[in-house]
Parts: sequence; C-alpha cells; structure tokens
Amino acid sequence: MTEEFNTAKTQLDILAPTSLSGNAILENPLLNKGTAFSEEERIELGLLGLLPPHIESLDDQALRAYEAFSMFETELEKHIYLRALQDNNEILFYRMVHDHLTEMMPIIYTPVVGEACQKFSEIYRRSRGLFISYPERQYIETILDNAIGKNIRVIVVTDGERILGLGDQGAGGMGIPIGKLSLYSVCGGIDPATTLPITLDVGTNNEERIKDPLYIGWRHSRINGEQYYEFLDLFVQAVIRKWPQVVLQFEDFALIHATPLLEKYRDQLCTFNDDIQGTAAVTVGTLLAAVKAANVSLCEQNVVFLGAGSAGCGIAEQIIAAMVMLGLTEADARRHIFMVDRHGLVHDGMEAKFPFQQRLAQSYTRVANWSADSSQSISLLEVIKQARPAILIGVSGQPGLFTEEIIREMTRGTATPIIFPLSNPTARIEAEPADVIKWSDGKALIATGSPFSPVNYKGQNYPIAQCNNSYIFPGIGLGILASEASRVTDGMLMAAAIALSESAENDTGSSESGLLPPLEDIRKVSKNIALAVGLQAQSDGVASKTSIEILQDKINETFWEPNYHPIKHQL
Ligand SMILES: NC(=O)c1ccc[n+]([C@@H]2O[C@H](COP(=O)([O-])OP(=O)(O)OC[C@H]3O[C@@H](n4cnc5c(N)ncnc54)[C@H](O)[C@@H]3O)[C@@H](O)[C@H]2O)c1
Ligand SMILES: O=C(O)C[C@H](O)C(=O)O
Ligand SMILES: [Mg+2]
Repeated sequence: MTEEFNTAKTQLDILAPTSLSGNAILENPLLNKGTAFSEEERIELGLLGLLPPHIESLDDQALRAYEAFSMFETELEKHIYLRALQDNNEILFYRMVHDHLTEMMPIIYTPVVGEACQKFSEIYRRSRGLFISYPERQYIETILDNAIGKNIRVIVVTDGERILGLGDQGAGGMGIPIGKLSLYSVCGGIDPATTLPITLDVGTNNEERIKDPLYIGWRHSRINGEQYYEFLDLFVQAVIRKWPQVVLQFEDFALIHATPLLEKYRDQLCTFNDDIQGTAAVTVGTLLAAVKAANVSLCEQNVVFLGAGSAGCGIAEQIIAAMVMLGLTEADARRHIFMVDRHGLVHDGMEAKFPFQQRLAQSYTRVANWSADSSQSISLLEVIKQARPAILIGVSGQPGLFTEEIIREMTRGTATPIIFPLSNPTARIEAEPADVIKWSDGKALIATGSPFSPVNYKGQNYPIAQCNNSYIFPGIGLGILASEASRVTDGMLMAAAIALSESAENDTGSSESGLLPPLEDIRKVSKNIALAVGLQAQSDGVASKTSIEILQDKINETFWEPNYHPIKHQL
C-alpha cells in the first residue's frame, strides 16, 4: 500500500461513528466493508453471524472482486457487475477501478455506459441518486432531502435528451451522471459521499423506450418550452437553497437547451456545462499539445468543425479565446474557424438557427464561390479544399463522415494533419483511427472521444489520445472545492486547458497515450488542473486569495482515496 493511500481521508472519516447497526450497515454502500469488518466492529455494530468468519483486508477483497469481474464475457455484464459492486461497497468498487483504471474506465464510463443507458430499464437493479420527474415537481424539496449524502458538494444532472451520440434515452440517461461522478471520485479525489447524480425526468420522445413495458421513466412525451424552463428553474432554485455552495454540472442536454440553461444559471451558482465548457477545455488542451508536436503555431492554422452543436461551438469559442491569448485580434481569430453543420458551412448568407452558431458564421462574401454547385450549401470537402485547414474536429455524433476522400484532402494540404473525431460512443465516431492513419499514411495526429488501442501501421505504433472531457472535469471539480470558488469563469476553463497541455508536454514522448498523459497519471493531472483552476478563481475574484502553498495543501487535504477506516457505534 502506498503512503499516499495511508494518509488519505475517506468518506468514512466523515460518516463514522454511525447509529446504524446490523443489516442496515451492510445495506449502506458508504459504510459496508463486508468481510473486512474487524472482530471488534462486528461485536460493536451488531454484525456477528451476518458475515463469514474469515476477516479479510481490502486487498484480499479486491483480488476476489477482480476475479469475479474477469469471469464475465461481455462488457455490459462487466458494467452490471461493477455497478452492483458500487451499490454494495463503494470503497471496494473505487479501489478496484483505481487499481485497474485503463481496463475499467471504458466499462463504467464511455463507451459501455452508452449501452447501459440504452438498456437502463432492463439492467436496473437498485436505486442510486435522485430521479426528479415532472409529475412530482411539487416534491422537489423533499426529494433533495431524501438524498443519502447530507453534505453534497458535486451534482451531475441530466435530462437524458442527448446521451452521447445516442439521442434521447429518457430516464435511462441516469447512467451518465452516475458514470461521471464515479470519475470525479476516482480521477479527481472527490469523496463519493458528497456527490449526487440526478436525472430530471421530463418524459421522452424515444418511442422505443415509451413502448417498452420495462421502461422505468415517466411514460410521456417530453415537456418543452415554458413548462420545461419553469421546471428546470424549480430544480435549480431548490438546489441553491439546499446546497448554496454546490458544483452543479449539466450533462448531455439537447442542443436547444444546453446553451440557454448555461447562460441563465452561470451567474446564479457554481455551475458549468460539461459538453460545452469541459469539452472545450480538454480539446484546447489537447490541441495545444498537438500543435507543439506538429511544430506549428495555432494562430496560423485554420480549424474546421463537423458539427456546430454544443460541443462544436463551445470548442470553437475556446480556440478563438486561445488565439486571442496568443496575440490575434478576436476578428482575425474568428476568420480561422469554419463550422460545418447538416446544411454545410455555417455562413451569414444562410439562416443559422441559434445565436451561438451565428457568432461563428463565416462571411458569405468570403466564401460565396466555394460552393461546388449553384446552391449556397458548401460541403465539408469544399471547405477543406478552400480553407486548407491543419485541424479537423468531428463533433457531429454521426459515424463515418470523415471519409477517405476527406482525410486524403486534409493530408494534401498540410504536413501534419491534426484530426480529432470526438463523437461518442465508439460506434458514432467520424472515422476509425486505423483508417485515419492509413489514409494519411501515418502523418495524422489523432485524438478521439472514446478510447482506442494504439494503431500499428507499417510496423510503427501510433498511440491514440482520448480527448474526452473526463481529463478535465475531475480536476475542475477538485479545484473548485479546494479553493471554495463560487462561480466557474471562462478564465478557470482556460487555466484548466493550459494545465492539461502542460501535463501532456511533460509526458509526451514517454507515454503510450499519444497527445495526452496516460490515464495512470490522471490523478496527478487532476491535481495540476485543480491548482491552476483554484489560482485562476482567486485572480478572477470568485475565491478568497491564499498562497499557492495553502491552495496546494487544500487540494491534497480534499483529495479522497478509497481506504477503510474504523467505524464506531454511537447511540
Ligand atoms: N469527446 C468528448 O469529450 C465529447 C464531449 C462532448 C460531446 N461529444 C460528442 O460530440 C457529439 C455531439 O455532441 P453535442 O453536444 O455537440 O451535440 P449537439 O446535438 O449539440 O450537436 C451536434 C451537431 O451536429 C450536427 N450534425 C448532425 N448531423 C450532421 C451531419 N451529417 N453533418 C454535419 N453536422 C451534423 C447537428 O445539426 C448539431 O448541430 C456527440 O456524439 C457527443 O458524444 C464528445
Ligand atoms: O461522456 C463522454 O464520454 C463525453 C461527453 O460528455 C459526451 O457527451 O460525449
Ligand atoms: Mg456529455
């Protein structure tokens, strides 16, 4: 056991002593240690006879649990097993995931969590987190009171409408907040007793789900418009009243709601939208590492996006901010960004639906003669031929759109094309890394949203970085808690991106993980991000000033590790 483990704090420090006894303890995943309860605890807590006599250590238990995990054949079965373990004994679950992060992260998170959301009703076993359904809106306060943890510091909330690239999964979307919060704990050291996954069940427009006799959600089409925003406001105001300091992360909301909700609430509490802002930070961080590896300047590159949605527009704005930070004027920076959506290049001669897309529209006079035919629609291929980008980012949720022709055209225009097909889960990716390597003859620098093994091409190994917001949000959460920041500023997100790129630089060359540091280092990376975020919060005036040393100590103190601690009984 490492020293880091021995000195770390656990949620049991906070929970123990307990007034519970007997089965009530074994039924509580935050308290249950199973066969690891000592003889003294078994006597004191009323557990005698409820457990087999041999007393085990956490390491012994982890060995058995890993054997059991390895016996399952499908990834979904492994997911169900790990989720059951989490609901039975959280410390054992976190120890397992911590010790086998590279193997288990894709099982509890992207991509397998996508299938788990689609089949959530079939595989449902036991309650976790809170479901707040529209018909129960008058009970919101009571529902929040019913949360198991009483000192909630981080909430991830979804309404299930845009689950990865899999669309509307209704109440099944709950898999996403559960998975994200597991990463907050294992990668960012956030005590699981202080986290809370929430699903706002506002109905679903997914016919398959509604017709499914096993569907666990409210069987009703989605509410929308004013009703929707009133319901969301009831929720957010109740959260502010109950936990005014909480970090509220919005996750996997549909395009029409994501930005308006962020704009409405970002000045009311400590909140951010992970798909817009977390994704932007991880992508800018990875891009900074990529341009360095390609030995080019970001400000001299054109950047083309496929998908002008929440993620695409969020990333684009942060690239513009990075270019401005590096010396361009904002107007010049905007000229480098080309957003291609369903109807081709977004330009001001067409009707762009949303203000956040309009802000990124190219001037039609500049691109008028780019169209291959007489229509005003300018395809991705035409944009690449004309704009000669070095960077291509896919956030369309549509598989296969980075075709051989597209990748070859990218390779024709630049020595080291930077190609990021970021759509999740794996089946939604714009192009498989192996194809991108082949079509670019090994020249492309690649990062994907879902995990991929290294590609072997002509005898050389090409590691594929996983540019997923999971590299960012655990560190942001840790930085906010440690610095007690009251808001999430744009500066804090940029600080997170820069800290990630610096961590990447320190690792590049030695790692198997390409442009980003290896997952095994994620906790160190999260601490670096947390420090940068906390310092930026202080400079932005949303956290009290301290010295770097004090902030660093606070981060280390806050950082939770999965260890057992003695539990005492209290009447
Ligand atoms: N890697 C990551 O960390 C990360 C983070 C966020 C989102 N994503 C992925 O990115 C994808 C999009 O997420 P989002 O939140 O932006 O969704 P969104 O619904 O807000 O945006 C998707 C956009 O793609 C456009 N689109 C659809 N079909 C298209 C086509 N054929 N050609 C061009 N554009 C098309 C849509 O019109 C929409 O504007 C999802 O698959 C999601 O899983 C990845
Ligand atoms: O959940 C992920 O894997 C990343 C991102 O938040 C997404 O919605 O795809
Ligand atoms: Mg998401």
